[in-house]
Amino acid sequence: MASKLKHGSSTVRKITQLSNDLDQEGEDGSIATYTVHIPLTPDNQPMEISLESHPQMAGAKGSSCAVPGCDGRVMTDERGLDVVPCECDYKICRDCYRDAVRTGDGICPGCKDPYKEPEVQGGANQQTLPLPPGAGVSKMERRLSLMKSRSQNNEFDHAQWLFETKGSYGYGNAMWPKDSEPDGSSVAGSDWMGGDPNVFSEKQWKPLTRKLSISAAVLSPYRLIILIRLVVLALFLKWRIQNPNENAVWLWGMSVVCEIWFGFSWLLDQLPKLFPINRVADLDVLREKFETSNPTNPTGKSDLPGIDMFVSTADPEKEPPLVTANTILSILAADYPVEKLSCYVSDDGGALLTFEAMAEAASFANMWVPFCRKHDIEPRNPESYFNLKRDPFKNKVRSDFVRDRRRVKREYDEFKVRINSLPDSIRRRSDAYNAREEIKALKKWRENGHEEPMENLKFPKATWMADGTHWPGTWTTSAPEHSRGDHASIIQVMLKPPSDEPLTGTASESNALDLTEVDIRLPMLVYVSREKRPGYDHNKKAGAMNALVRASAIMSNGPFILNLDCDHYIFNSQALREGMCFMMDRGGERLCYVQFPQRFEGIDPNDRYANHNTVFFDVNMRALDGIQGPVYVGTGCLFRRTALYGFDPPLLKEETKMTTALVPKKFGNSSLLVDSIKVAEFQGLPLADHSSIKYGRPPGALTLPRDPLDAATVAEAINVISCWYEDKTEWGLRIGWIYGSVTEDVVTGYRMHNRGWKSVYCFIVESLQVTFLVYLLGITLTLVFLAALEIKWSGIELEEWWRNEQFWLIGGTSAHFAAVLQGLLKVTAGIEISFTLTSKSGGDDENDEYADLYVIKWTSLMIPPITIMMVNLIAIAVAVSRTIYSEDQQWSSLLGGVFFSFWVLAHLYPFAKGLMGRRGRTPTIVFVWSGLISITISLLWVAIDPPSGSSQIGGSFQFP
Ligand SMILES: O=c1ccn([C@@H]2O[C@H](COP(=O)(O)OP(=O)(O)O[C@H]3O[C@H](CO)[C@@H](O)[C@H](O)[C@H]3O)[C@@H](O)[C@H]2O)c(=O)[nH]1
Ligand SMILES: [Mn+2]
Repeated sequence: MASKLKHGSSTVRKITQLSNDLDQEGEDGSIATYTVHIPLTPDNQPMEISLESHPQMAGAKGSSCAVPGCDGRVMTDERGLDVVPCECDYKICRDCYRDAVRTGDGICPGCKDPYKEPEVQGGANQQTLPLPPGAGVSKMERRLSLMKSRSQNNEFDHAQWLFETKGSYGYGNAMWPKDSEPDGSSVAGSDWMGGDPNVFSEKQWKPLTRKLSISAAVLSPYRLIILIRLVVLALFLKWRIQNPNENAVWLWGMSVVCEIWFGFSWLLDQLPKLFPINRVADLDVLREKFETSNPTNPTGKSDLPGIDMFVSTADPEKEPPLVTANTILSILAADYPVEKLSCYVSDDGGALLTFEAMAEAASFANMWVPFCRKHDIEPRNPESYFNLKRDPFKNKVRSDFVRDRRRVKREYDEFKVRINSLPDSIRRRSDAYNAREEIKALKKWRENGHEEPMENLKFPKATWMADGTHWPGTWTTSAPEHSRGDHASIIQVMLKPPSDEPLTGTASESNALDLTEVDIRLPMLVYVSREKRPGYDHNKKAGAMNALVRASAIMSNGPFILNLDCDHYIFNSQALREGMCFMMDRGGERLCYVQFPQRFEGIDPNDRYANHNTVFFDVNMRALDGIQGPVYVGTGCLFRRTALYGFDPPLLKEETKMTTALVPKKFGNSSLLVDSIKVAEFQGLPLADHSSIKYGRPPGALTLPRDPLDAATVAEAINVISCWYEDKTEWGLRIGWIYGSVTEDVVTGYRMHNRGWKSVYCFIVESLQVTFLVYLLGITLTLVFLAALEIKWSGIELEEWWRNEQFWLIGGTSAHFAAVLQGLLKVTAGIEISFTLTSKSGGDDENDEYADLYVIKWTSLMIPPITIMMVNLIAIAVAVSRTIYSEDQQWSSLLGGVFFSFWVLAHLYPFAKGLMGRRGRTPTIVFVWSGLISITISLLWVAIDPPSGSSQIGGSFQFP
């Protein structure tokens, strides 16, 4: 969406900033005692990424602390090896060690001798730490699954695959039991309702959502004023056209064109605003209907449908893994039945760095998620939570909150250090392995009787995983089959599917939080990197999303899908439930998606560049909601799976039936995928708890546990993310995210609307605040009325409104204009527009958090607004001097012209200020260039219109 500026980079900016702060708080010793940095040497075989023990993780359990009364885990290095800080071999956990160093004057609780200086950073030190024989050394079973494309290797060898991965995917819930799987007829029909048809019909039907209409007292005058403005605009245009300026016809022609353009774009902007609407979701009713025991669901087990969460990331350089990890954590901690939630990360970079960062996130989630559940933490993105400016202890009642928070904060800081050290540790590990390989090969060479050095043999600079195998994805130094555009499919289940029943923690877990009353299960977490090969178009984000749609259909088949860019996170843990209220409400079966609003962090508080986009998200989107529904903005959107599959809404069922015969051809050759479609459709229907509901499913149908996730299922998921899978199918054409557009989001949503689906904007009304304003601007009184009314029904602030108007003009003359040109180019001449990934990593400017937002990047898009500014400035100067020297001094007409020029300039003010730079880093080019233009225009002006009569061009760019 063109209207979303910069939010990505800014969010991250904040995070980078804070991780720098960390370095300064070392005095409390928390950083000094990290034990994760011990470098790897060829002799010390690395084992695995250190993972905390959790029933859903296959991490090796470490030995426990010998301090009486403590059963924490012994400190480990990054390979999972125990680290024992004293020569007496006394096993101690990190916390007790820290206590001993800090409060026990550095005396070992075992031998009572002082500890030696802990040089955990040094490589040599490793040898002096006695390692208990065999402790934690067992290789973690590797659950990495990879497969080469069929197009490369003729047939997929299942046994080979299982061998390679030693694949055990444990227990799980990929497929729903056959008996809850209706056949085609029962989905559309209602035979299952026959069993118990009237159980609910007696009851008063309770809606899950309500519409709050905006009072007619506000809306009617608003509409009236739009009408008046429209009439005035028409009259003005008529006058403009009928009164050409004979002296400067080209200028007159230009202003006619511009005014018509602005008038038209204003009209387009107003039309959807005629029917604004607010909605509220009732979470209590949702709980009552789906999670309270009743005759059809005696245990009260959650009857909500599953949700598959997608996160896309493409480049760990531009999109720091810490940001992605935070997004993942906010998803894992969301308030939704754990066994119904699955999280898929798409890594288009195929980077080991992202992979290991996700493993770290999975590990940290063991503590973070139960902590959030225990203390009702909001937001559930740790970086944002720990940076909240408000009092963290407000409304917290549990006595152990302070202790728990401190503990989790420390753990999070360590987590950040681990994430930040990953690039380095991967590099050192790989160097060591590569050196070892080289030595081995040389040795062999010599043994084979060669004396001369082997010059012809080249060693690939491989990237190595922690368990001593080649990383199947992209290598740091790219090699054939290991580069960004050429690597195998990878699927890794980082967190196995959780058990069906709640699992509470213990008081004495190593992570020290008392979790006796807390469900410690975590949603399934899957790392996915789709196969890439030269010669295949990967279709960027849309392609990545479609790969996830297929893989998730096979692995968990959630009837709903929520996608997030890696730099967006769930701000309100109840959001998924709110979205579900809309989907499960009466008529919800016709909704293709629920779009959530975006809030932006890390943009400067004055919002000089209108980055908050409040007007777009809070006004336009809500207004569209009153028509067919808001547009899909690319992220933060809860989809119905079948709408993504290109089906029509249920009311147009006949057509759908007709087309299902062709399904395999459209969806590709995976029969598991094709079979999953019907299941997803059925499970996505609202509850038929009232006889008036035509398309619904019986209550209690989704309370059964799911089948385990087995190796064959995962193998099939790998099959469907290969790059040839979409050949001769309708993926990207009619199915899934649509290909071929830079703004795949708008197209994807629009296609659904076209089929008759509706969408909903999930806007939380409590956050609305109505502002009254006193705002006078002379002759543009109608405009003010209009603005006031708009502000009133939307609840935004005057300031935001004004920013939006400013950026409407700036955007209209630069980006929007260029977009129209580019679109025309593509349609008429077939010239493609390139897509560049927005960088999300911040600059290194420590003094100014927002500095990188104001670094001026020269683009040709700046030419039109600069021209307009210069023209208006010059026009004012010229007009004033002419009026002074002319015979018929038309002061009133001058005033009008100057006023309009100022009005335009006021709109361009933030742009001009941006050009100036914040610290005088003014690009000289702007000035040289604009100087030249000014001179040319002045000369032209005098040539065309010699001094006599009045002049007025300011109005040319006025906004209607
Ligand atoms: O080959 C690619 C390219 C991008 N992405 C991901 O797509 C997302 C969006 O890319 P970004 O560079 O951040 O684009 P923006 O301009 O910031 O994104 C806005 O505009 C896009 C296109 O309209 C929408 O898809 C996004 O949701 C919306 O936030 C990010 O998560 C990327 O990791 C991929 O997965 N694969
Ligand atoms: Mn983005």
